[in-house]
Amino acid sequence: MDLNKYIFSENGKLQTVLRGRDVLANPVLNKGVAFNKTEREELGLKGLLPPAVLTIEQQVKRAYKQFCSQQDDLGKNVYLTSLQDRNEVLFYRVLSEHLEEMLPIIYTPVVGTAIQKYSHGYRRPHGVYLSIDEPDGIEDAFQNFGAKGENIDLIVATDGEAILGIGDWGVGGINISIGKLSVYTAAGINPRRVIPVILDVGTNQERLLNDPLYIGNKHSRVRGKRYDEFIDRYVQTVTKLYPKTLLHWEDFATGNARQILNTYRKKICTFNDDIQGTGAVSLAAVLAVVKASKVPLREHRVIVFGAGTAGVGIAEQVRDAMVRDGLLKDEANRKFWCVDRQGLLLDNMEGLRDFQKEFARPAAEVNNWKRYGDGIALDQVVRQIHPTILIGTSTVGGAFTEDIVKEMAEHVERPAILPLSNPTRLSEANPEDLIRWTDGKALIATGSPFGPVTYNNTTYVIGQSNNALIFPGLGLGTIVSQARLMTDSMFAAASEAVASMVNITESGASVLPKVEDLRVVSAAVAVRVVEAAIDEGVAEREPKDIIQAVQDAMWHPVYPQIEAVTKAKR
Ligand SMILES: NC(=O)c1ccc[n+]([C@@H]2O[C@H](COP(=O)([O-])OP(=O)(O)OC[C@H]3O[C@@H](n4cnc5c(N)ncnc54)[C@H](O)[C@@H]3O)[C@@H](O)[C@H]2O)c1
Ligand SMILES: O=C(O)C[C@H](O)C(=O)O
Ligand SMILES: [Mg+2]
Repeated sequence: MDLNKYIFSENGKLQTVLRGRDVLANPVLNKGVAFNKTEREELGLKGLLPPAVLTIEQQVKRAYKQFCSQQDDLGKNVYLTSLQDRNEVLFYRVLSEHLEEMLPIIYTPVVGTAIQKYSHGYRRPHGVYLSIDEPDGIEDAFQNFGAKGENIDLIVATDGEAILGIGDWGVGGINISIGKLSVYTAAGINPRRVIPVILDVGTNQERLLNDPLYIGNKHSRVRGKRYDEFIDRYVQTVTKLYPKTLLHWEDFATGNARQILNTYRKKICTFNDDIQGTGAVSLAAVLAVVKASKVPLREHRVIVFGAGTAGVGIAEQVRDAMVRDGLLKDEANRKFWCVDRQGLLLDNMEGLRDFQKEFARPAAEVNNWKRYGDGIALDQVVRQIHPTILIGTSTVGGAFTEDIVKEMAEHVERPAILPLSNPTRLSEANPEDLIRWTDGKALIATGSPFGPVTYNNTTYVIGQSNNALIFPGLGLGTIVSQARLMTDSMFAAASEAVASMVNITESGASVLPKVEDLRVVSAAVAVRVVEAAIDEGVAEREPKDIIQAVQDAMWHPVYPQIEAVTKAKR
């Protein structure tokens, strides 16, 4: 995509100096057989397209049929990716009209499979590939991408080390940056104003290093000073080239995720989706649980199983909400029990990570608890504390067993169970089992999408507690307010906005809005985020009519009129 070759004119038309096959080869300009007679004439397309002119609605029908005729989910992913690379507007139109069905294909869970097969399935590049072996090439790479400074609002970057729960996939990680950006656009972010990035620092996966077809850097992951310098070089370059851009970090391994966030969160407009986006969507689910269970937030007892990036990110935001609900920070910390590989985290354990420490329980408190090995396992913690909320961010599929769930359900009216690990096979439990084991009492939200469950004549809609419900609205609100920083209160506002869109009174209702309502949810989130940014004094732009400003900023998948010009005016 070369943005120097076409520009938006003030009245929303696209103008281009390209002609003929170059137009058809450009996914931003290409409308395929929807180019009308005049455009075909002016853009030099005569004879390059079959004669009939179809409407976008007809193209959507055809594309959907082609999508359905694919053999399997990966085939569907490949089909949609090719469509995205061929005709961007059509791709987003098809996606927006079939969001429930297609989101799991371009995003979680199927994006995970596409990432694993990236080098073998590779067809064409998409985004910006930065190599740690060429740190001097970062600026050139963005220059070659061709976007002008004021034209970029958002960059999603990953180093591919902790993709979903499937680990290190090196250069294939670019597909999570692309997938997240597709979700942003399905929600209303302009796809021409974003860049997906892979920071290729190597991989520690032997399978990739020994694969002759692997197309990433073929060496182990670079760590330490060189890694930090590379990240800093990236940040310095993008903030210089695109001074107003929001930097989104995705799927970094725990240590790097935290360190990067701590280094930059107070300096630039940035956030870590796995820590903060996940925390915010989970808090939204928890706020709905509070309503449904009628147990005040500060009285909940929360187990976090898997105290890594996402798990502790969730604990932090739910804890902060408890503080807003009247508890002191220390009191609120005591409402959490974090269980990791070594069992329940205790304050006398060696090797706790800095961010885990405030949630570690006093060792004295568990002196009389049964231990079956060195540590205190999840089932024992459940037995001892009678949790009201059980969150899974462990990547251990099936970890919430029948025994554990039944034990939990015995002591609380509405056990809230959130198996959040992705993709689907890593979910700590299956909603159908949870409903059966708890006789329909469980309040459930999962990380990957699950269909509704019918049990005893009630249909239970399973909410998807995935940061996808949060980051697009957060991004939109941040862009609309041109926030200098992303503050904690912007995330809290986002959670409250999502929670306010849930009607939990009906039996079987989901604790989160439906993913098909992504656009509506994101607009509502964006409005609250703009308000929070203004209240915090970080907004560079303070629109009078925030609702309208958000609407005006939202992109729609409709073909723009394209004008052939001889020279781009700028
Ligand atoms: N639903 C969402 O929006 C969302 C968001 C972020 C992450 N996630 C999912 O959460 C999972 C974790 O992601 P992360 O980025 O936090 O990874 P992470 O590696 O930072 O955290 C996982 C934690 O689980 C622990 N763990 C592993 N095996 C365990 C075991 N047997 N018992 C107890 N603890 C164990 C690890 O030691 C680690 O601390 C992934 O599957 C990811 O897809 C979901
Ligand atoms: O990507 C997702 O589906 C959510 C989350 O960011 C994850 O890493 O699992
Ligand atoms: Mg992630």
